[in-house]
Amino acid sequence: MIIEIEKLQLYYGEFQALKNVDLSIPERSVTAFIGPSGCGKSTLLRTLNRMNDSIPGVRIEGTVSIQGRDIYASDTEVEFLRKRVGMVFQQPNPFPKSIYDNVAYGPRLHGRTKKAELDELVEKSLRSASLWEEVKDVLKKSAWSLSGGQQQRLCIARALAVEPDILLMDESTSALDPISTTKIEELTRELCKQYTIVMVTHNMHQAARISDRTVFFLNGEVVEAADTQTLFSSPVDQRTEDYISGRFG
Ligand SMILES: Nc1ncnc2c1ncn2[C@@H]1O[C@H](COP(=O)(O)OP(=O)(O)OP(=O)(O)O)[C@@H](O)[C@H]1O
Repeated sequence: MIIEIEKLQLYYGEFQALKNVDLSIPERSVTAFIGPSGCGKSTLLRTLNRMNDSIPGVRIEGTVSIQGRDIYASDTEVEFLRKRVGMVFQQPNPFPKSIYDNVAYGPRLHGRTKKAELDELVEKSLRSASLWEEVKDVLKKSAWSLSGGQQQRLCIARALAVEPDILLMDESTSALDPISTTKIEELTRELCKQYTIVMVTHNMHQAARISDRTVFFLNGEVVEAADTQTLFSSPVDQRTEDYISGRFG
């Protein structure tokens, strides 16, 4: 298991957003977090690269280990963690820079400056994000000249350029049209051959289509975690059954 979460509690001030979460996430697979709005999906996703750290009043108990290391231990460097664990958000958020400079941004930050090396990395990352063919002749153009779906694939390329092991996707298709969504879903299936992908989706059908494992949350708790086919065809918990059959949420 590449990610091991044990007895995780997360509080925003007085409010407990995650309750006693125990969860293991296997390597090179797609894990989807589903559940009604406000159940803690994004909060849990954000604990995996310590994105909650900067929110005032957040308190965390329990452990989150990635590749066997407790990421909340005092000797864990957040910069190192973020290199291992990339993230793609709901809204595509390319920097106001060229397509090339967006992808080269992370590697440059980590000290890679040789042009030939960067060229190679930019091409490789754009190819991995299924964007190379569309942009190879316009690399110097502003990232903002791309369509929303292309911008999101650019953000995936930017995340891949620092060569992470894990990619977190927080409702990364919910702002996109159906064709762009399908492209990113196909890309996700391709990427999980090499990366561990953890995604939040409010769309159960998307979880059923592309994830290997699904985790159902309710009120900050993990109700059920299972392989996707099992969870959708024969859930163990009545609350999972009610949710996937559309009785609430
Ligand atoms: N920065 C914050 N400060 C205080 N409370 C927060 C903060 N972020 C989230 N919460 C609360 O924590 C709970 C879980 O929120 P979270 O965003 O993780 O849910 P979610 O399942 O991802 O919801 P959605 O599907 O609507 O995005 C909610 O009750 C939310 O209001």
